[in-house]
Amino acid sequence: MEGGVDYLADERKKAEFDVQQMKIVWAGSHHTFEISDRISKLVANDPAFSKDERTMLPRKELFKNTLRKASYAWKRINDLHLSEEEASQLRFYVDEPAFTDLHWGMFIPAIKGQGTDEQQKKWLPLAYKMQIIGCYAQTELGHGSNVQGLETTATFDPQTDEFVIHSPTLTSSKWWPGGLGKVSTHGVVYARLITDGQEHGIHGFIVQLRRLEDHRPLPGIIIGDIGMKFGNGAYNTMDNGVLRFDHVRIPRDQMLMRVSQVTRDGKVVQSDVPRQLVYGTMVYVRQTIVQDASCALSRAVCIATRYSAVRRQFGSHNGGPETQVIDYKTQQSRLFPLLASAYAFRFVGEWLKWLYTDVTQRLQANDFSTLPEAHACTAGLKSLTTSVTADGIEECRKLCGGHGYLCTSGLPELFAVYVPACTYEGDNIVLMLQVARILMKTVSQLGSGKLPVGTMAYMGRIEHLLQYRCNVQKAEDWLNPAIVLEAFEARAARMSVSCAKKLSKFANPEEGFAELSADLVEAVVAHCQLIVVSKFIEKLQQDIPGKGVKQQLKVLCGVYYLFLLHKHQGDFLATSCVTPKQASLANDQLRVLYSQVRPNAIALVDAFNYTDHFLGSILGRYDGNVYPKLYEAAWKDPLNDSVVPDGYHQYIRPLLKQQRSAKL
Ligand SMILES: CCCCCCCCCCCCC/C=C/C(=O)SCCNC(=O)CCNC(=O)[C@H](O)C(C)(C)COP(=O)(O)OP(=O)(O)OC[C@H]1O[C@@H](n2cnc3c(N)ncnc32)[C@H](O)[C@@H]1OP(=O)(O)O
Ligand SMILES: Cc1cc2nc3c(=O)[nH]c(=O)nc-3n(C[C@H](O)[C@H](O)[C@H](O)COP(=O)(O)OP(=O)(O)OC[C@H]3O[C@@H](n4cnc5c(N)ncnc54)[C@H](O)[C@@H]3O)c2cc1C
Repeated sequence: MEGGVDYLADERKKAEFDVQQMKIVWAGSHHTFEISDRISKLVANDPAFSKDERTMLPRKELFKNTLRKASYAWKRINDLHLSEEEASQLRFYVDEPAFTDLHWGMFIPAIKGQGTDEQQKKWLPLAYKMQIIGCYAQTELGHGSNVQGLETTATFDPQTDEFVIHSPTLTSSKWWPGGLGKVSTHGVVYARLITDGQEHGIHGFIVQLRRLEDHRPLPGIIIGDIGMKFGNGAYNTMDNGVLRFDHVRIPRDQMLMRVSQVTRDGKVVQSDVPRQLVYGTMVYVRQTIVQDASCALSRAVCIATRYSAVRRQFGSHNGGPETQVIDYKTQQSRLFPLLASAYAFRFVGEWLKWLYTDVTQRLQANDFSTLPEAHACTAGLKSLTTSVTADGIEECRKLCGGHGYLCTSGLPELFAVYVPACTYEGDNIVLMLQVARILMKTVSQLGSGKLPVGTMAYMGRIEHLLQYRCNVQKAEDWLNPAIVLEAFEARAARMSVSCAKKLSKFANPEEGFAELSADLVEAVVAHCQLIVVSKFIEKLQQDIPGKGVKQQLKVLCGVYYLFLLHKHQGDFLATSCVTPKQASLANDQLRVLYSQVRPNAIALVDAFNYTDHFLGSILGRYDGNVYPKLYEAAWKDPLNDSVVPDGYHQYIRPLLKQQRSAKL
């Protein structure tokens, strides 16, 4: 806390668990807690990282300010000899989208994942020292989702041992890559490989874009920013770019050659790694996006929860204080499921990170068997968590009433920064349809003796799940994790089987898939919700120290799954997984759980350990001192620099004068 009165002190006293221990559970370990706590304070206490005026700056100033911060952050990282983990935490807590996100988050991983050992040895040291700055240039004006539809060409010229990179049409212009517009010196550019007049699909190429001496584009390259994006401040700190190539030549060894190689005489040789590894960087980033979802949602929930405890409306008795809005059951039924979702996404994100690490280790040992599982889980969970988070941030804004609409609440900018997560790294619907294909394939193979594995393993018990009857008889039965898991498994399995049955009636499976795609997406949602619920339940099976910590997590887990059950009652009833009576009992139990969350709500958001700097919200201040700070902030708006606004003499005065003379 920053000193002074703590207006939320009484709320904090109500907590029934050890908040410090919960902070460690949230962080993942003592080690990560220590790093994130130390680095977040380091950033918060450094005025060079202030965010106060970000939403008021014009684009050019905003962007220059981002460059300043990124360069200062890099200096701090080096001066303090920060480890890779600490450096990444520092960039996270600076909390300003910048070219560095793409450099560290996509350019380097693309070279690591798709480059040969030799290529990695050449390029990675330069990138690690930021002697070159890179972006990930895949999407084009005409195609984003359909990667196979990209038009940029990379034609091998055997005479010179080079590739010629070319943008044959307007729609082949690269469009969107972050960091490309004004900063990157290099890009991993995705293009159609052509050798000897033959096409060989999409591959990545390292292309230098700007001269290292004066930052001007290299010959044959047209490059710039694509323009303002949604919201004030927000993602406008990023230079998303446009790029065109006019027969730009690069040496042959700048094609990323882990998946396929082009020989000196122009032959394309496939390695024994699957072609899908060309998409590997996206799998990696989708996994990090699931973790980011819990950060963004927890941040919004922290703001809305603290403010809901400060804000009072109605209900005063005999001149006493009015009711805290957090005590309204409707407020709780909107807020607490989001709080529970933030925790749920944290744990599923932790698990997904483990899965990704495991897959990466297997890939290094040439075991590609778990790649489809990694693709399905990252695609599905990225879609589910980003959709819920984007909607959740907006719900938190509404939960804060009028003040939530002010930029000083932090929520409008958070929403604007966050909402493209539903689109980038794969449009959520497009990715869900990828998972749908895998689900349908799994169902179609059930009779073949091939047992489904990983998160699809429950399908292996299909006979049982199709006959399953839920045996909940009283509300508390819904606290039994085994009962809950079976109900979610049965719902997901039945929805998939129902789609598969309908699909089998189409003579042309592709036509059937297109026709049923909306139903398929619903089946995928059910499958992904099952994964999140099961990973939350698994987390509770671990040894979790600290007074009352596990109990609080049990309550939140219950809120998470019972809220889903309530919201998707239609699915559960239509698939006969629960009866109307059981659905009603679930809702009764949910209300009981809300009342158990209530005294712990403030402590549960304190456990995120966010500094006021990171939250960037007057409504979410740790000390709850909202009104004086809102009042103070209003006067800092540039519009209040003068009492009489610019434009008065030109526009207001003549108007008022005209009305006066009309009256006379
Ligand atoms: C305050 C908080 C702030 C938070 C801030 C967070 C910051 C985080 C940083 C984020 C920065 C954002 C930057 C954004 C970057 C980008 O957006 S980069 C561009 C991303 N583009 C996409 O994601 C494109 C999406 N499209 C695709 O991935 C593919 O085109 C497709 C939809 C998957 C289709 O591909 P296609 O080749 O046509 O294949 P199919 O025929 O459908 O499939 C063939 C087989 O391949 C399997 N498969 C597909 N993808 C993968 C994969 N990635 N990995 C493994 N396997 C894959 C697929 O299942 C098929 O398998 P089989 O059926 O067995 O053959
Ligand atoms: C902020 C931001 C940052 C980005 N950064 C990068 C970057 O660094 N590098 C990069 O290469 N790209 C980047 N992108 C591009 C991003 O990856 C693409 O925009 C994204 O993959 C979606 O593709 P699209 O724009 O082609 O959408 P479209 O596919 O055109 O989507 C339009 C609509 O069509 C629907 N649709 C499309 N295909 C299907 C289908 N088969 N079935 C049903 N519905 C369908 C979608 O659901 C959507 O509703 C960024 C985008 C944004 C917004």
